[in-house]
Amino acid sequence: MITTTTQETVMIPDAVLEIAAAHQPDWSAPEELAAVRNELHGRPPLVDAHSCHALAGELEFVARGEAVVIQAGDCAELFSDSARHRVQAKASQLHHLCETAESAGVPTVRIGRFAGQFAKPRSCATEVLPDGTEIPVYRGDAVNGLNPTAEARRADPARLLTAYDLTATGLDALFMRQLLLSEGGSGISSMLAPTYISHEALLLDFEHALLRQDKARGGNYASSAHMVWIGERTRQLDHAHLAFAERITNPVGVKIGPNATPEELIAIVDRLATGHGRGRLSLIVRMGAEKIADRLPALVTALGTRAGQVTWLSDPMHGNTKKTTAGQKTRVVTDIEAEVGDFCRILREHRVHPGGLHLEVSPDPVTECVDTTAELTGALRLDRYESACDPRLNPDQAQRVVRHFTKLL
Ligand SMILES: O=C[C@H](O)[C@H](O)COP(=O)(O)O
Ligand SMILES: C=C(OP(=O)(O)O)C(=O)O
Ligand SMILES: [Mn+2]
Repeated sequence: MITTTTQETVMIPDAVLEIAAAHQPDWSAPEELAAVRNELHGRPPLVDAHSCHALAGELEFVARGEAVVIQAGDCAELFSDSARHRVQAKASQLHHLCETAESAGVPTVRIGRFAGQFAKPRSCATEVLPDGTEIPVYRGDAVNGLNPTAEARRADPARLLTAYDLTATGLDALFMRQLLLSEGGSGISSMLAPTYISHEALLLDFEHALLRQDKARGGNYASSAHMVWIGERTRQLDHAHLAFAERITNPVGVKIGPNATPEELIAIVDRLATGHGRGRLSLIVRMGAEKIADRLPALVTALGTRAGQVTWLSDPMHGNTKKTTAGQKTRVVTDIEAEVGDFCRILREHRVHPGGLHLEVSPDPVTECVDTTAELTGALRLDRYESACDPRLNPDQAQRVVRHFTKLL
């Protein structure tokens, strides 16, 4: 048990860290990790509980069918891409995506997948270099470095402190952006809508060290972001990530892949949504264009009236990853649109509101995703490929997906 150092901090229930947790780094420096956890534990909260509840309040409108969420940003943020001006560029892109939806008359809730999206679950623990050397895989800048060397790939607990510092920088950047826009007196209320931040709550050492007391509601909240989500690879019912989500008062998301069972989904909704407001839980469906029509209807039916207690978001990225013949990961915009289309249709058929999009996007004109399947043939090389993990939509492609979604509402 870690001792408390300020009035704001809480005792960390070590028992939760002792439940099985998937995709945790092998920090291999326990004393260093303990010191970092202590240091984080004594730092101020990154976000306050009040703004987390404000987001939950906005998400209630979404659950009621009166607004939509646009949650968008990097797959894996790099520390080197997290300076103030870069966070502002990411926020501006999100703003433009929301404007597109709002110009169609749909109020939006804007949630960045940035200012803290620094950790990744991976398919394989190691990667083999062209010379045959096997090194640990990149797990996000909060864990190790992207550079393909054994030294860079060592899981370094000190990176958790940098993740904290850069999240604080990102929040300052968002605050400054808001201030400048309000002083500019644009008079356009949508310009002044708050930008909330979110990330996958993957690294339990980090998230636990940043638990803080929620004085308004009692219990604890995650002070690392306004909203956190639990990934498809860490949402096992008997594992630590869901137990963590259960004990925080923030809005939370859970990714729902094609193999989720009705029993799992019912348990997730019962554990995370029951007893909370309707804005508490977002189910982020990421089944892939080929599987969604086959898998989603049974899940919505099984939930019955519980389906209306939650917010439903479509992540049309993670079920649609393909590889080019040259071995680059990519996604096809028409697949993404097809999944969004089926998502909206299926939910509507069940009288449930399609509550929004969860997208991986870049504010730069990258060429990581392609527009059509036809482009995948031959020796295609995606030349502007800057993502540290998954392929992101460039600004034009992202706009196209949002327009497609809003037309279906
Ligand atoms: O972003 C999601 C996952 O971390 C990512 O898709 C895993 O990628 P990988 O299959 O290359 O490990
Ligand atoms: C890891 C991710 O996705 P999923 O959990 O849906 O695979 C992600 O959102 O980057
Ligand atoms: Mn991703």
